[in-house]
Amino acid sequence: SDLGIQSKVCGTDHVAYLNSHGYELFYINGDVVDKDVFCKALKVYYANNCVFEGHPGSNYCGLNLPLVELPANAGRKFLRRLIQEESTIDNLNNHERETKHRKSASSPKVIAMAVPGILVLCCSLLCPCFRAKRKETDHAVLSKEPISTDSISSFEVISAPEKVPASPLRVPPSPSRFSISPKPNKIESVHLNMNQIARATNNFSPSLKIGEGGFGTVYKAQLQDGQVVAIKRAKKELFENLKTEFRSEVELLAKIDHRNLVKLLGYVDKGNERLIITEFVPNGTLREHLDGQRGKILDFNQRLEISIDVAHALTYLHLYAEKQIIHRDVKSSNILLTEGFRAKVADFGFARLGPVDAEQTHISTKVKGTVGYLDPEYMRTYQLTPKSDVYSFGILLIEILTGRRPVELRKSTDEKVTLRWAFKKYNEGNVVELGDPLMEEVVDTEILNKMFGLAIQCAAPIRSDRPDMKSVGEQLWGIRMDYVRSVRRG
Ligand SMILES: Nc1ncnc2c1ncn2[C@@H]1O[C@H](COP(=O)(O)OP(=O)(O)OP(=O)(O)O)[C@@H](O)[C@H]1O
Repeated sequence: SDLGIQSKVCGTDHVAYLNSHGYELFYINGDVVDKDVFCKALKVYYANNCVFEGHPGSNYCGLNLPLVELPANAGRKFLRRLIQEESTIDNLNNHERETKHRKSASSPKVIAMAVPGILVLCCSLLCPCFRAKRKETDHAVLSKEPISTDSISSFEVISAPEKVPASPLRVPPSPSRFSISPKPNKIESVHLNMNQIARATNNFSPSLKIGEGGFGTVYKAQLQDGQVVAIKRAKKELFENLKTEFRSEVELLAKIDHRNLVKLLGYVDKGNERLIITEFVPNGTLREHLDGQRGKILDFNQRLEISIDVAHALTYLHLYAEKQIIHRDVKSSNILLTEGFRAKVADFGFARLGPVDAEQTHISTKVKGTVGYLDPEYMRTYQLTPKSDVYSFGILLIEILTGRRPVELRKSTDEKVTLRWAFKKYNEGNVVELGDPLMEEVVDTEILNKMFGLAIQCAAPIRSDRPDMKSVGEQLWGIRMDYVRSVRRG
């Protein structure tokens, strides 16, 4: 990976440097600063015997700094330091207390101030550590050996075809959207074994490969009854010691049935194989659509509906699933779209399945996809609550509205951290400037204000300031009503 981070506490200051793909970011106490400011500060620290280490390729500020090769797990080490060093924690706590105080004085500015850049930065770098999923650049080794029949495992594949009409302004979802039990008459059980899986995937043919994630490789496959599914094949080393956990986790997930969650249809946990079979969602990821890689750019109504879908999916996981599930990895590349532009949230519940040994997780260039989504409070305290998903949802909502990634390394300092940039503009009353330039329609400023206001509230640095997912869904629903009215008014 060429993603590197250095950080150090000098006196009461916390300084950090990020280098990714040749782009540099400089942070002091959570704020993105210019290189000049950063260098001046480094010189002062240096004079006070606090030496910030450089790494090969960087020549910080003309200082003769000791060079250290950035370890692959630099981000994790950084986190550990961040958490272990009392002074840092105190610093951050003070910052947060101050923020809270300012917030209670009802200045919205606090939120931008209170999302210390360093935390946003951490989010980007540390998410993989917490997701406990392994991100690697090297591909899973596909078995070339024929799959032997003694590894046959019988498991259930349940199919529940989507029967949702795709109308641009669809009818409000009924409360049954949140119903716990799947409708039995829609479910069809199929038993498959490894041989059938091998046939369906053409023995894991590279031509059927549709993606590669931290968990393993994803294949598109057609079962004998014609049903098209996605099959995730875990990287072997990933699950070696986690058989029991895998099984119980998957069984829990298999019970979940919600139109906005990618349905888990079956799994194989046999011998060396860990396979997860889910419904295939045909229309790519939300990120691909925002990037314009999937043809027509999403219009505002579609974006609004996608946001509502995701809010409903998370509400279901948080409130209505048999056991509460915190997704932990809400991001635009985990939102899959149907042909009718309905959103389905993928990869829920699996974060816990990753390696337990913290050292195993390392930062890779793929971390880009997760930049900025991680709840700063979770990162600091290790206390995971559904509000961590709310934070990520806030970041996602800003992404949906602006089209920008949570961190845009190519932008100028002011615009690198999308949340900060959005908050600043929001605060100045310039929401119109925030809208995705690819989206041509003109959206009522009031509607945009409400959307951004909600997103920023979700991404509040302190979790008690964030609404819960159910309330978020309701608010979005209200905004949608306003939007429909504004469209009718013309
Ligand atoms: N159920 C599915 N239907 C259609 N495509 C899918 C499905 N699941 C995954 N994909 C495709 O495979 C790609 C890789 O998926 P995967 O969930 O393994 O990784 P990821 O989301 O990119 O990374 P991460 O490991 O962070 O979750 C996705 O980006 C998507 O394009």
